[in-house]
Amino acid sequence: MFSCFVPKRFVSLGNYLKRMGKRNRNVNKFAQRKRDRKEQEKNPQEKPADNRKHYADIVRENAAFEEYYKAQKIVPEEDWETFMKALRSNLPTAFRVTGSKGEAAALMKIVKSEYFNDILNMKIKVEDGEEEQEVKPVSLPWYPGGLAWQLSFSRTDIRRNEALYKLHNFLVAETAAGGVSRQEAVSMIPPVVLDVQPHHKVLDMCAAPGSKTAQLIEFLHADESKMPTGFVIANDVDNSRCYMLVHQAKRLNSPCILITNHDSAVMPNMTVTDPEHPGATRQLKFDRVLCDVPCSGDGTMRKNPDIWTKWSNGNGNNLHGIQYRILKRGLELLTVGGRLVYSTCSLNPIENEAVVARVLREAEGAARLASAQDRLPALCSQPGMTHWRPASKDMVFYDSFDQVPERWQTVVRPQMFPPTPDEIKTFNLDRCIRILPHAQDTGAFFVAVFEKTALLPWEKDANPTPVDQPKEEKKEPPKKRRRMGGYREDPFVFFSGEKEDVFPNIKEYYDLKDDFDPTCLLTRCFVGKKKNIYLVSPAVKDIVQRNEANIKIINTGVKTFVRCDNKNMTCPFRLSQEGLSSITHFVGPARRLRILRSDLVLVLQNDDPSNPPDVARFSEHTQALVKDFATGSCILEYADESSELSLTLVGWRGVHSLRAYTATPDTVHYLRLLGADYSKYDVNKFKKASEIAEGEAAEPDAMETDVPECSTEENGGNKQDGADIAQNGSQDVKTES
Ligand SMILES: C[S@@+](CC[C@H](N)C(=O)[O-])C[C@H]1O[C@@H](n2cnc3c(N)ncnc32)[C@H](O)[C@@H]1O
Repeated sequence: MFSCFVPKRFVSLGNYLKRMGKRNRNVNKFAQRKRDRKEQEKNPQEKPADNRKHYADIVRENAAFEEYYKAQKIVPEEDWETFMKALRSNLPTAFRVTGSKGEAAALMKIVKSEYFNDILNMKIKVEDGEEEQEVKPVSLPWYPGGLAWQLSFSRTDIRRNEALYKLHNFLVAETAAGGVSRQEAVSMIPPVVLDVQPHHKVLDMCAAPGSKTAQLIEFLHADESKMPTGFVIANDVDNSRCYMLVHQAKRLNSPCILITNHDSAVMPNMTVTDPEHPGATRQLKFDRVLCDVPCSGDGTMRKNPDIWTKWSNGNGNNLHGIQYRILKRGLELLTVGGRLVYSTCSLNPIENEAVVARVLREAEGAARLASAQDRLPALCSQPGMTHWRPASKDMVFYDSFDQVPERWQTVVRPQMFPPTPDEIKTFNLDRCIRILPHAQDTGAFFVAVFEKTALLPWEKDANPTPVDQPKEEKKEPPKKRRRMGGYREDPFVFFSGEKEDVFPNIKEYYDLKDDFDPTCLLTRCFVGKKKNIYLVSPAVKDIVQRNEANIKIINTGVKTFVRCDNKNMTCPFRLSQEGLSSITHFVGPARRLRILRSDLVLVLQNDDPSNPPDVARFSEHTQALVKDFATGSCILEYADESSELSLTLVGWRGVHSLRAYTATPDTVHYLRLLGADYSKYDVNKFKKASEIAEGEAAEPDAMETDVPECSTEENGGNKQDGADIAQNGSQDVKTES
């Protein structure tokens, strides 16, 4: 029974069910299409109405779903209607504020004062309701640092309400700049309970699209003063979804992430250098493993209403096997003393407790459940179940395997049945948690936390104490990469050391400290001019070099230097904003400029690449700094004495000018943090649309404009490098050289 607060809207929506059914049945498709066309004309930037119409048309009912979960007693009987009402309503929007501590604190302050204050007493009409509702931002009490928030509106509500256009612009721009991550509230739970520390070796077995990977990386980088010694391997079986992880990794700028493409149920072993015996290797075991497994997803019905039309209990039965194999492999790869989180966005005990119980049974005490609730103060959840009833697709329920007819015995498996009374005592399934949608107005979710206390019964010690192991010479990376099942990625070619052709010049120009290890730099080609130079942490380098032949590595490394053959710069490489936070600690004073707030605002507000601000327009302080400062790429620094906010940007000292090398979303992000005017980027698309309708000429929407590519010789001529160059960065040197 819930002791938690149940949002009023679920209890008071008396005729909701009837209304939904009626509305959906009676919808006049021609009239609807006409309405959508009109709407589209009014809001040309909105996606075509097809999706919305499609979702609105879905009748959020499924009799089999109700029958199945009533039989499982997933919700106390008296809460059933409230549970169903919540499931039928759209999912509220949730987001986290991310980034460095100082930036996150500053952004949080701005969110509260500029956005939440505005909407606190606002009431708007939501898509699936008739009455107006309050917006009410709520801080998720269990999320560390108070950085996660939930609003009572769905994404669509926010996108379609003019009153919320500033908030919508904020979410879009800050998501692109990495200041905010939009993520379903319950999906934020697994990384929190996994308890990742900067020294941990972490494996995310089913990682795409990567919202939890992003959190893992954030926790890994909790100590901003140094590069973490740990790392995250983010894996997914789906090759195309791996590129979503590449995109996610790019936003996070971490040199400690490696993206791989394997079936995690048979994830290959990897070797690493043995830190205690540097000549030797050992099998890589992880301190933390996340198994956010593929599932039927019925916990996401509020966000993905089409699940209502497709749901069948057969899906859960079919997924149980792969979920079990992934969890089992995860436990094998976990070090003794390590922690593993198993999670699904499904309500079904066959995909949840039955998988957990099956593995506990086989582990014979070598793995145990820890409380998933302990680290989640004020999160309202149900304890894991100890009893459930497997069912075949024809909705016949069974209490024991001997009741299952032969034709269903390959689908309803003996291991899917609930634990025996003796097992119930030792398994502690009540330490798992199930989050139900009506408890805190979220999606539904399941989480189990495992601790490995000994080797698994079938596991041999992968790393026995070495007895005079022969010294192994470090292997050269293979010249040509082996192809695995159609897998083809550019090679990872590491710098050989201080003498690597381009390095002495880079080291001298950027005044790099001696403790910078050039062998952590790499390119993605064997021959030809080096274009982009990437940086990885020493631990990631070791994994790539030792396992490249056996592991499908999709991506690693953060872009740190970019070729820029400019006659005003004595080094052919400029800095890249992506790699700046990793390299900045090593760059000496010769390429750093600590400028004043007003000067930083001046460079950021300049959106004419052919006319960067002349040095004469800067403060005397900055003019004195740049007087004898060599032209070319540099770091612009700013620190606010009164807060923890410090900003580090890639800049360019031109012959007569100074400018920043930032993409538009980053520019908006920094201007916002500096409290400066960014109104030209904060377009009210509703107003603009009506101006267009009235025939007025409208400027392009700065917020949505693609970042221009860097194509001039002066800027390095790297087409593929457009992402970190924008209005502030493009053609400065052209006008000056
Ligand atoms: C629930 S989603 C993961 C969501 C992700 N953890 C996040 O937070 O963004 C499940 C993922 O598992 C992947 N997957 C399915 N079967 C897999 C397998 N055998 N091995 C690895 N990944 C698998 C799917 O491609 C899908 O991306």
